[in-house]
Amino acid sequence: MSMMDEKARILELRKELEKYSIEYYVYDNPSITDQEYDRLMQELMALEEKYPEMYDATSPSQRIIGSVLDGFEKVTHDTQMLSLSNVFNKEEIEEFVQRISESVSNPEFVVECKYDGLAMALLYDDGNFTRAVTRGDGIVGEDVSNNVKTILSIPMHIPEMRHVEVRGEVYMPKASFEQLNKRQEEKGLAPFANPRNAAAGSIRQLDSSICASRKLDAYWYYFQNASDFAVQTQEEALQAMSKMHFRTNPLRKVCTTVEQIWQFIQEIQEKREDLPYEIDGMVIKLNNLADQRRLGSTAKVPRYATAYKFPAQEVLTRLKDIVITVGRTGKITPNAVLEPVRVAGTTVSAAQLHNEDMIVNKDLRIGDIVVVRKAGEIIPEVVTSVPERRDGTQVPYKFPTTCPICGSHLVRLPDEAAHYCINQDCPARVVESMIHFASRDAMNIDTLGDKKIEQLHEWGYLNSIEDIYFLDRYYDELIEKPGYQKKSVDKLLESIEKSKKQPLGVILYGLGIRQVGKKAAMILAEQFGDIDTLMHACVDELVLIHDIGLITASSVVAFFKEEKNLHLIDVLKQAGCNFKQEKKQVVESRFTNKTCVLTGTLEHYTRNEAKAILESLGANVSGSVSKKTDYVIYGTAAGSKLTKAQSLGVMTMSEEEFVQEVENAKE
Ligand SMILES: NC(=O)c1ccc[n+]([C@@H]2O[C@H](COP(=O)([O-])OP(=O)(O)OC[C@H]3O[C@@H](n4cnc5c(N)ncnc54)[C@H](O)[C@@H]3O)[C@@H](O)[C@H]2O)c1
Ligand SMILES: [Zn+2]
Repeated sequence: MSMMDEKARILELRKELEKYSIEYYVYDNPSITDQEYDRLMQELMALEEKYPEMYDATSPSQRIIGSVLDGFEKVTHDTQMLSLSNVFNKEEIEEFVQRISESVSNPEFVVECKYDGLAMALLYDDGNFTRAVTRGDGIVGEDVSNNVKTILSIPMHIPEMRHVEVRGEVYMPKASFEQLNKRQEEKGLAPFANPRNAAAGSIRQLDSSICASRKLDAYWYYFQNASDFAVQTQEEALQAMSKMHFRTNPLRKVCTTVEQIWQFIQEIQEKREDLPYEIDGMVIKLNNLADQRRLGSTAKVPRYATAYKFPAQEVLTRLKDIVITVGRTGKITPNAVLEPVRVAGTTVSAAQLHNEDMIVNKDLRIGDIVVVRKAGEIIPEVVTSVPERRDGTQVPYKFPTTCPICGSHLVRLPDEAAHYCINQDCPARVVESMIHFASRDAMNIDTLGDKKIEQLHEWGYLNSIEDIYFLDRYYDELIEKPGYQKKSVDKLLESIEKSKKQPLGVILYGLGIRQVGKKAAMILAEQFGDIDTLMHACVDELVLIHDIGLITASSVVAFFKEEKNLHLIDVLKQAGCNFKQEKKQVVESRFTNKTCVLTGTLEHYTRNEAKAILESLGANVSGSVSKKTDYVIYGTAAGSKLTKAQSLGVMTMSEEEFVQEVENAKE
């Protein structure tokens, strides 16, 4: 953004935030979430800091926006009722503590819950309740005494004759909120968006019997005229208020270090769901009241306290676009491009959408406001669209019918949700397969990263895996290329050369045979020892191997049937790739090179374990009994296989005997 654009943005943000504030405070009917509001406010504050000449005392960042409605008497507060600055992570808490430490030595803090309700001041004289006043715009509030009196935990008489003003939060307990919305529903009325708005709406009822029916409650956290009493800290103030019968929350802690503060925040955050009231964060306050007064406040917020806002688990943001990527197998993945947003502590700007069905089921349209959350706290996920937030410009997404890279028609197999580009020469697939081949888990050619492969492909040097091993032919050209020099090309070729030594299991994985992951590749390599033997194995032979299933076996066989793959292996061999691996050492035993059949129900091992053990002892495990069978090992309820073995004169062995043999072989 240019300077002019940024300045224009400041004006735009001020207007927007003002509008949202009125919806929120005056009408208790927000049209955006608090997170969205906070995000816009952060943006405004950052821009205002950059352009101090744009200062405006009426900016939403500088003033408390509240409401003073007709129908209630207006009351000017003795001292202004402030808002709080916000922090969103541990680093910002550290900065806050650091700033305080610059003017206060060894500061102590009280960490309290931040209730999601509305701020209220209570006034008492001669031991009697006199009035309750909302925060309003911080300077002038509304006298809502009649409604506040319906909150039963608020004392009408206190054991203190002097003038007392306490401040705190009126909120709607979760249980009251649920009851209220149930009643709304029964009456066919719209439900309240959240307890905060419901509480604020209740306090503003002109008929106090309505407020009474809403069952509000309150916590008191600020002793306004504490200096009239011998109270020196926030913690003492809370205790003094409690003695005067004001409801204070015992869920608080005096802390001296950032670590302690952070740990307490984590502790409460874990309990948050189970608390009977909503909290949207924690408030960190300097404990010493004299120090508080010394630090003072800005027009809007105190300098001695700040509010840590919990990271949202689910947030709203805009779906800017859907882009398609093509994987190594040709699989098409749609990806959401999101307006960057903070979710559970990190900024998210993209999420996988997996396939067409997902887009259709969630009714995602480009331009939509969508709900984003982090699945398992890690992977960002688009939960759903918010159709109410559409403005008519969003149209249903049309899944492409052709590959965005090579243009060939996409195929969707009957039982699969994914689309595939089945063009084996699709540049996207070729590049992805080279990236996989060179990756750390495969051939580990560390100087040949994703970006480099893409670039070398663009320049025409890499069009297939085999090209990697012939890059040296272009040495003279490469050292002249931008970003390359003699030294880096030497290094690149060196690590390519080194990769040739990788054992069979690694290169097998690198070749990207479908269904063959790292583990399966290693098992196959250990079993066969070299690629030629593996290449000639049939499905029946492969499924005998422990941990190799029918799907993997079929995929391996299919891979080695393709002319193109055989050619690739041939060229790689000529280039000097290893393709060998030491076979897994088998323990010599009476089963070595013998064919064994397992039958019946085993008790000591599972069938798979027994099979693996036999294999490790050098046996071939077969599924059927014939004259060639050497041993039939039987458990309980063995049937036809055992009878057949007996009739063929094949050696049989009970499970117990087998266990004994295994023990012997181990020694
Ligand atoms: N969704 C919207 O359209 C919209 C619009 C305007 C404001 N908002 C929300 O309201 C916030 C601004 O409201 P705000 O000015 O009341 O500030 P705030 O809610 O961020 O923090 C200040 C308030 O916290 C309350 N609080 C709760 N527990 C407290 C405790 N233990 N100690 C001290 N204070 C405590 C007090 O009422 C205090 O006034 C925004 O950050 C946003 O989340 C949303
Ligand atoms: Zn393609």
